[in-house]
Amino acid sequence: MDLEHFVCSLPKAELHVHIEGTLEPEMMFELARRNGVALPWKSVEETRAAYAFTDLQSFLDLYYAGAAALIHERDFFELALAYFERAHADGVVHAELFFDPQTHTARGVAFATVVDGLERACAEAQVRWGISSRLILCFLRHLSEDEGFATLEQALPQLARIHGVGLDSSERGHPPAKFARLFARCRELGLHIVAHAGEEGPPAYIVDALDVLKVERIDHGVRCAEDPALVERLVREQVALTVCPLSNVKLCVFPDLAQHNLKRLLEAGLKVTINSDDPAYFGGYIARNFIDTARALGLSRAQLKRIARNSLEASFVPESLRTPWLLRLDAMPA
Ligand SMILES: Nc1ncnc2[nH]cnc12
Ligand SMILES: [Zn+2]
Repeated sequence: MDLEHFVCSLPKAELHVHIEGTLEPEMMFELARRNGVALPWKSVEETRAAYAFTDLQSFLDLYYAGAAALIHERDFFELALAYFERAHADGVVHAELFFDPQTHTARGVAFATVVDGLERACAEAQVRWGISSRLILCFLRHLSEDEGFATLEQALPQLARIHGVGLDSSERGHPPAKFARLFARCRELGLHIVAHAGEEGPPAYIVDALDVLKVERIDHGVRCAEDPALVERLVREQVALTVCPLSNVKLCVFPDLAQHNLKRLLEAGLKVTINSDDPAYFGGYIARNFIDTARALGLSRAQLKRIARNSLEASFVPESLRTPWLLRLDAMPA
């Protein structure tokens, strides 16, 4: 079996994908036309040409501009359904989707409109492709904690449809501790907790995410390697890292895939997973991340199976749902 077929056959969970980051330029232009929204680019080609990032912020500026095309429930539905179709082709059996409500409510889109569209796509994906999914509300860390509380207030009537909360956007200068009270409240509400940490920010932000926010997984986390005591702790506690290799190269966290530390982290015993982050902007969905990383770092098939297993084990689904996927995975050749 060739590598591409092997990777797509691995049952896997995607645990780090921003649904707004799956907005392909073609759909962006179609939605902008339909909704009468002006975009900063003249064409699909010009948009793709603008995707030359120097760091996280240079990407976020474009990502928030593109998200302005999303207005109606149907837009969020079509966006997520297109993602699920691609994810299914890549062997994803379960996806935990991040969404950024503050990006939309700031433009006058109702919180419920976003969740209605995403949830309808989740239900449709279960029927069409048997994919299970969960929604994770991400707070934008460049905004204040009070703005986060206002968003949580809007989320309260929808809470049965939201499985967890995360923290994303500009990392440097916005440490997890800035959101200590907000995440304490989310924990009281019974929500699962994750946070981006150690993507561009220092290892101390990963420690804070664990100790202050009490996260169950770390999104990215690759800069943990700079702190041996932290690496030891992450191994001991088996905290999953949702690593996004193509994203890390596009945002200049690593100069190229061959220099990515994923294999070293995996071989040190960390619970590493592979994910796509913002695939429409970074040049590939989850299978492309697996394949390109495997080739660049020389990952064995047993290691790729381990990574897929980690993703299923680190997902927020009950054991009973996970078992059939794990059995299918075990039956794959190594
Ligand atoms: N890679 C990333 N880091 C932080 N915030 C994001 N929002 C979307 N993608 C992100
Ligand atoms: Zn991310």
